Amino acid sequence: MKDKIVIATRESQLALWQANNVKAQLEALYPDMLVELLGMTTKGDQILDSPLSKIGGKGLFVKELETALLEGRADIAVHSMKDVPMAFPEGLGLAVICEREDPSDAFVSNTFESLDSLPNGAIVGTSSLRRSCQLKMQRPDIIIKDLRGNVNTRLRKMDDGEYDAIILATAGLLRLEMPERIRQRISAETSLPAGGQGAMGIECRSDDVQTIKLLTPLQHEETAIRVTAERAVNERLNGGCQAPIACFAILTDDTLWLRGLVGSPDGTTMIEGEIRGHKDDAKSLGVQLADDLLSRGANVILDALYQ
Ligand SMILES: NCc1[nH]cc(CCC(=O)O)c1CC(=O)O
Repeated sequence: MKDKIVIATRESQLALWQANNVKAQLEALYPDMLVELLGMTTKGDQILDSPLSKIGGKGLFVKELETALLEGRADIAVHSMKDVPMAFPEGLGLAVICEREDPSDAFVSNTFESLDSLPNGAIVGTSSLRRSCQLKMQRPDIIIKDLRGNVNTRLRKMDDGEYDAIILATAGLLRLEMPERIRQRISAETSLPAGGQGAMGIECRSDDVQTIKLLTPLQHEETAIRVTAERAVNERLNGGCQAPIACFAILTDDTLWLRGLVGSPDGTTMIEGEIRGHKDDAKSLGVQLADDLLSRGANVILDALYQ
């Protein structure tokens, strides 16, 4: 058995929390194994000039974390499933999906209790098209103002008075131990979450059977089924958390209930759909729902965005 696992991680507070959470789970499972973090301040994508990454003679764009995995400087990387693209670089893959935290969006404000109590023309911060199109659908009077940066940066900008309220993922605020920031957990009916929101996934080298085996107990079957269906929607729609796409699955016994929507960024059009089926068909349910949305007009909205 391996005697050490190195976790490559970005150095934002949320990324570090997630890496440390996986570290603690592995240490509890394998008391004799060393688990280390390898922190890196990612400066975006880079071209990896290694034989491993050569596809058709071209260098492959990979994240710095993935370069560390491919070069063997690290064994695993922990991700928010919401941010994980469908395709992985050659040689890497998703090993497990861990138990989901609350997937909802959170209403955060220093002044107001809830979305409903926002006054006319209130300024709400989010850079997510998914969040803004759903908010605008309910409250066309609200002014959406772009808000970027990690969770702490976004909170600081609100505290500085630039926004009446902001929308963040509940899971992130809970992980950063700031539950008091959550004024309202917004229902899925009001703001359908992004595919994978609230779940963590672990990436490693596809041929690293030892590590994959060690990670297996961290897999949470219910979460994995739900997130598989959600990701199939995103894959079919060719979008992720950057697009005005929401998809959210709930599993009851063996039945998966998958809801999805595509909204126009201006909040005037929303194509919504849902599907129910057996959990073993998670992926095909996601594809079917996406096709249904596309056939009813999502294609027009997305084509305008992707062009
Ligand atoms: N896109 C940023 C991001 N990626 C994952 C989370 C939160 C945690 C999660 O969804 O697992 C966040 C912050 C946010 O949306 O407020």
